[in-house]
Amino acid sequence: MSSTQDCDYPRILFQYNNGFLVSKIMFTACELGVFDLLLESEGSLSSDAIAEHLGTSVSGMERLLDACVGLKLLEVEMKTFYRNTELSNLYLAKSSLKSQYHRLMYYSKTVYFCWQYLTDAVRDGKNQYERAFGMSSEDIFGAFYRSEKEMIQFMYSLNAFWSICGRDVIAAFDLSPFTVIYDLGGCAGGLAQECISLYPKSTVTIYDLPKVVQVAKERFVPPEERRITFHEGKLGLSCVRLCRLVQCDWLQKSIKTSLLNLKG
Ligand SMILES: C[S@@+](CC[C@H](N)C(=O)[O-])C[C@H]1O[C@@H](n2cnc3c(N)ncnc32)[C@H](O)[C@@H]1O
Repeated sequence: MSSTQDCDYPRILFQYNNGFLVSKIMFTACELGVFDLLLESEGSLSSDAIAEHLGTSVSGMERLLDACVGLKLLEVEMKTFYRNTELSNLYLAKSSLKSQYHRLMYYSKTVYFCWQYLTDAVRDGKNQYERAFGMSSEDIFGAFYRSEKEMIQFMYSLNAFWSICGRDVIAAFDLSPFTVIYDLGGCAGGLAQECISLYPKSTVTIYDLPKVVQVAKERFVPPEERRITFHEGKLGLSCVRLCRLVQCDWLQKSIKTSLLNLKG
């Protein structure tokens, strides 16, 4: 139940109301390269210098930087010189090993865009890829992979996530008795990498769509890493359902029905 204090001053409603502004400020600073520039400069820079380097207006950049200071993504000295916080150096600059840059860009370009259609999604009871991207709502990965650039971004974004959480997920189960592991829908191999790191005697075969496998080999898994191999193909719909590759987007009822159909 809400307290009288909440009703007199609805702080929580103001926070929810402005929540998307916070996300968009962070996405914009990432997209313009603010955190990368400040990491490279190894110190602080004035807003004028940042605007000049990044080719933006001075007034727009100054406002963006001050908003980032308010969000504790940057620090400011003498109201003029800006520098990254430890958090930004570690997670928002592109070159950091734990960088979440690609994940944030995926959220900014795809997820943020789709959520504009949440009202329609609730009305229709289905995803809105058709409205958002002109792609069939049945073909979720067609929407994610609508261009090679978007596909690569999606792959980087998954790996960014696993660079933080992968170890805990893999360690949550004792996989030591299994030395030959098959990762269905293994994508860029973020989990496979964590798996061979925790279980050095294991080998992992990543199964995924041919174009995903091709990019994973070219960009994500070094050829000298012999413990990770690939198998390209396209699973039929019933297999995809069984493997829960895409069921995160499905209704619970459809999942149960598809499993029962497969069982029967
Ligand atoms: C939600 S992503 C998960 C990726 C990976 N397991 C991870 O967590 O990093 C689902 C993966 O399934 C793959 N996929 C989707 N449909 C497929 C199909 N019909 N056959 C094979 N792979 C498919 C996608 O390319 C994508 O890599």
